[in-house]
Amino acid sequence: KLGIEAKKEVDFSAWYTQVLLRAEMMDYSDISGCYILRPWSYKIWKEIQAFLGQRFEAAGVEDSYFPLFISQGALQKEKDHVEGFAPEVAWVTRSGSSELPEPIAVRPTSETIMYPAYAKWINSHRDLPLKMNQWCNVVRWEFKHPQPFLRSREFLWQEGHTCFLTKSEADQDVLQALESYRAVYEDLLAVPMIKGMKSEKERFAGALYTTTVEGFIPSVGRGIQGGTSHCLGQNFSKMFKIGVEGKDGETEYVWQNSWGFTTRSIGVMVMTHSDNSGLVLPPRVASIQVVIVPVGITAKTSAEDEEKIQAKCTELANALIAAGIRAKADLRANITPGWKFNHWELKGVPVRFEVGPKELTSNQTRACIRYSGEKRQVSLDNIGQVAKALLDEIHGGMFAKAKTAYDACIKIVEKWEDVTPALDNKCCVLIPWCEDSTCEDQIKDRSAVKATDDAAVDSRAPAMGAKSLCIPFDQPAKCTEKFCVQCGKPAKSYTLFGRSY
Ligand SMILES: O=C1CCCN[C@@H]1CCCn1cnc2ccccc2c1=O
Repeated sequence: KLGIEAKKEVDFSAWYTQVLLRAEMMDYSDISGCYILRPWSYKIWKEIQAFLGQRFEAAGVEDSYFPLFISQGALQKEKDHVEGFAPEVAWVTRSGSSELPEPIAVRPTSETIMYPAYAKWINSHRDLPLKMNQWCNVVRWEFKHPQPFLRSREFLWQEGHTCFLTKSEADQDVLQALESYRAVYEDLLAVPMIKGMKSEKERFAGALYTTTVEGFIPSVGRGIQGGTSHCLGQNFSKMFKIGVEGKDGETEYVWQNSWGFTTRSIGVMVMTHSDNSGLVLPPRVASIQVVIVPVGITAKTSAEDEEKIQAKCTELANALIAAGIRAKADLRANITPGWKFNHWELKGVPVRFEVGPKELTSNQTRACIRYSGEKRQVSLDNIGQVAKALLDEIHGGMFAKAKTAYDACIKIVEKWEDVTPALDNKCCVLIPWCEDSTCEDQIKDRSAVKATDDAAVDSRAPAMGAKSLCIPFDQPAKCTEKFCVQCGKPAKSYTLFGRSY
């Protein structure tokens, strides 16, 4: 397992898979689009689960587990939202050599499994609010080019499904879930996100409205959806008869939300922070936060000094572990410090401490910071607190670096002729927009013109058209006197458009 040969700025997709494979984040299985999550990435998912799980608990959301399988009848119940997705549904048709009486679907999402049970459990307003979540896998047999974490046929996620008596409670819950998703990205993964509303065309068909956190990958100039939180209105509760007795005997259908966050987030983190030396892990999700490497041991070093250096490394590791830091001393023999440096840089460990003969007396260590390459002399006094502060500083620095890059890619555009040049320059555009679906279709078509010298897009193929990414909650300015950049009708909002995953 060498370093990374592909260059992020030259062959992004080759670079991406090399980083994942050589940092031991994932491996292939014999099913196309299905990947093995190795411990180095599964640890990240566990940190995300702990972070979100703590917030769900605080919000009174209860974890549960529903079956993997859906009957044909149950799935067809909500046919109008499923029909667009039907080609992605995987079906079990036999067990052993005998055909099943009727095919059974593997869950692509769990509304049609959960909501018949909700209808049974919810009868009076005292049964509300009902807030449940499940951590599970789902299967969607996509035909688009699969990519580890970003688009796989099976992925892990959490799906929250909540029920309320009133719309205003549901509206608050939608935003509470969305804020948790923003927090995972920004406070755990150091990845900047923009919160907003999805357009009519991009919204989930079964929803009243869809809110989203949208990321952006400057290296390829494409947006990526980071997580969604839908207000379902009473669409599903009317379909599944989930209601409570009104005061004069009529049924009051509940107001529902559903919100989901997936292992795609790990792919977004890798694309955002990693570089040509390999993975770069945000400190808060790194399996190993500090690695300690003995250095300066040569043929001239006495056996006694070598032992002292190794003992110092172990002592340092233990002091860090005692302070709650995930630290490891790499004392493997017959491996040079240089090889260890490359290995832990490839694995993305945020901090390396070097301990050599000098450190035996200097009471210092040389800290090497992975994301920036900075080297810094650090006193060993109170090293636990010092290291914690350093890890927080690294998180802040990684976030700031990614935020600056994202902001630099957002171009406020008021004239159509500036749209495609911005897209071809690997940017997204924030444009005064009428919010009409027909206009969105035209923007997609008109912006799918030949890429100029955009290395990220195959020059033979036409460039991907721009989709609406979101209508940001934080608007750059008032839009009332503005006109839609594409069709000239009065603009309703500044909307983010871009090529996307
Ligand atoms: O996003 C979320 C968040 C988590 C709960 N589900 C909602 C909506 C899922 C939309 N969806 C997405 N792919 C599908 C694929 C096959 C069948 C149905 C569907 C489907 O309903």
